[in-house]
Amino acid sequence: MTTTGAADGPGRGGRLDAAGPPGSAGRATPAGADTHLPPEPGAARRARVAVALAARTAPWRFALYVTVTLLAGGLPVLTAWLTKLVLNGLTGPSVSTGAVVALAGGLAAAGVVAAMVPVVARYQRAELDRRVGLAVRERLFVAVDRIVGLGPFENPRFLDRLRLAQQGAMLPNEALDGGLGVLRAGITIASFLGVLWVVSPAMTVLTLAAGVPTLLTQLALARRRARVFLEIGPVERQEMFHADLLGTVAAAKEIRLLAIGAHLRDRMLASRRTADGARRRLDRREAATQAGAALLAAAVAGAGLVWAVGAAAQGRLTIGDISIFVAAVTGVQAALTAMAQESARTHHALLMLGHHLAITDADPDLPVGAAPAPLPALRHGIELRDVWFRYSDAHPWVLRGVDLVIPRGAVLGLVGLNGAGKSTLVKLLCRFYDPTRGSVLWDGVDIREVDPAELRRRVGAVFQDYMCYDMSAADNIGLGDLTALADQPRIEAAARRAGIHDTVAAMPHGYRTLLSRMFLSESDRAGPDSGVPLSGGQWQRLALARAFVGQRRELMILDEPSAALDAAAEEEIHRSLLTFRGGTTLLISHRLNALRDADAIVVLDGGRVVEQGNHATLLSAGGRYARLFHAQASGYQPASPVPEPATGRR
Ligand SMILES: Nc1ncnc2c1ncn2[C@@H]1O[C@H](COP(=O)(O)OP(=O)(O)OP(=O)(O)O)[C@@H](O)[C@H]1O
Repeated sequence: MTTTGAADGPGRGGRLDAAGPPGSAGRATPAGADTHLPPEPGAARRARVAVALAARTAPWRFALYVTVTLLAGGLPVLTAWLTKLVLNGLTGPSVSTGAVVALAGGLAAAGVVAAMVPVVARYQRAELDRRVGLAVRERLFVAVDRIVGLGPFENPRFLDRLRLAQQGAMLPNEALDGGLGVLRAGITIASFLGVLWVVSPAMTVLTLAAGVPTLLTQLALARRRARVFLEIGPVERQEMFHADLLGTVAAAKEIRLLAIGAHLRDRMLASRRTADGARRRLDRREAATQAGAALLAAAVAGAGLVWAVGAAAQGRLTIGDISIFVAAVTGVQAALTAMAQESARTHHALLMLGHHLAITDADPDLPVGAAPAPLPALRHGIELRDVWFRYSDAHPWVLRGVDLVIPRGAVLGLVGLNGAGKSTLVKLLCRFYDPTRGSVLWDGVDIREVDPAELRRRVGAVFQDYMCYDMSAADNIGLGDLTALADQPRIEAAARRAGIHDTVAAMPHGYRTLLSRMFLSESDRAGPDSGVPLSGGQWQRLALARAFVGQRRELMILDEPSAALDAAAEEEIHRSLLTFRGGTTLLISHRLNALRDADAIVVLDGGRVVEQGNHATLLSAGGRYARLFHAQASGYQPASPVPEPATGRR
């Protein structure tokens, strides 16, 4: 076991503190940087994606939906025209009864079609929603799964977008529906205007002139609505955050103990009030604008009606003309309003769809070559060579020129105070981030050149913040290697090694027991109380079992694997780790006693390797490790001799 680089003196590190590594001035770091988020795609691309998603996901249903919706645009005019013919037939001199009855039959048929169209359209839309919703979710989470590292997940802008994108599974259909609504209204307007032109060109112009301001104000309002929606998004997410806090079991203990429920509720309601206030101001503005537009439209319609009745009294218009005239004026006005509202909907949906596309179109967060280098079976060791790292240009350096080697087959202990950079080093070993400078080498191969998935198949890890899956015990272990999910002997072997087998076997459904009180598994239906929440230490053992179950793990990383374990369990786990079949282990622990049998111990301080050696040499060196060890050991010494119990006392 060797480590290198501890000779980097504080002098060198001190000189570089401010400037960073040599040659790094002005270098951008990938971690958490916004480079992963591309500029939002243009409206045309968003519209194309919306149409393509629906057309590709359910082509026939999409075609039927479009046809039925556009048909609905022509129906009001057809109905009005037939009504005019029937009325003229009844009041005019030269139309036969048979012809009038036939026209009435046509009118009735148009009525049936008009009644059926919304039903069919609604059904098709609902089915399209389901299918497109599924496709959109899949598309989004395939993109999320493609993210190689952790940077985007620690970037608030990315998280904001991800949340918005998740809420918008129906957005392509909303955009499509809005677009079709605009087309449908366009068809209605064009055909009514044609009809109106025949009756009165002057009225046609007037109706249109009165409708256009309505359209324009509605569009302006739509844009404003979309802007307000975006502005209040963060406030609404804060409200959701507080609402979630108030309802989760994890937070329930502290909220009750600290009596902060009312405080959090006030914060939640304050966010709600802020969002409501913005909406109220928007509603007021909309109401005022819409009232003005409605008054203008009513005035035009009223004037038109007066003119039409006068013209009919003079014999220039028939009763049928008046009926179609009235239908056309109100129809055009209604269609213009609908057009404005549908444009607003489309605009809003396309805007929100931009968040989805920003994620699905994003460049890789970490570069992965098209032809990755093969990852050889580990023969010599893993080396960090002059590794410098910071999470972004705005953050301080976390690792400052770390050189260390983890030889194959050795157990390397890593020690350091809080914030020394130990977990960050682990993230680099798993390639969740790339070093800002320097490299991580696997038998001399830079891990940036290999397939990250292959690297991660070879690395087992229990992180400080390991996961507790609300799944069965078997799933909690089997997720460590999907090939083990159905392999009970492997799962049990891993559980035994982590010292959790007896606990799991004694559970109501053994390994099938659901480790959650969040929902019921199939086997829990008969006894809804059988879901078993585990203790902290038991969860930690399960996490260890999950790391142990992988078959091809060549490097095992354990970041504080015994923090929640009792003393006996800790002893047992460490013995198990130290006999890890020919594997290579990086063991991080604040309990220095746990590391005394490691082949070597590296002390990290301020992002630098400041000491290395085995337990005995480090102790005799009397440096930082020795001071830490003695500080811990003194905690176990009695402060003063324990007095002998007095005899003869009751
Ligand atoms: N995602 C992040 N973005 C920015 N800074 C981070 C991030 N994660 C960690 N840090 C910072 O990096 C430094 C090192 O953190 P790290 O978790 O590596 O320390 P550690 O040695 O594992 O500490 P501990 O013993 O408390 O677990 C800390 O100052 C921390 O604030």
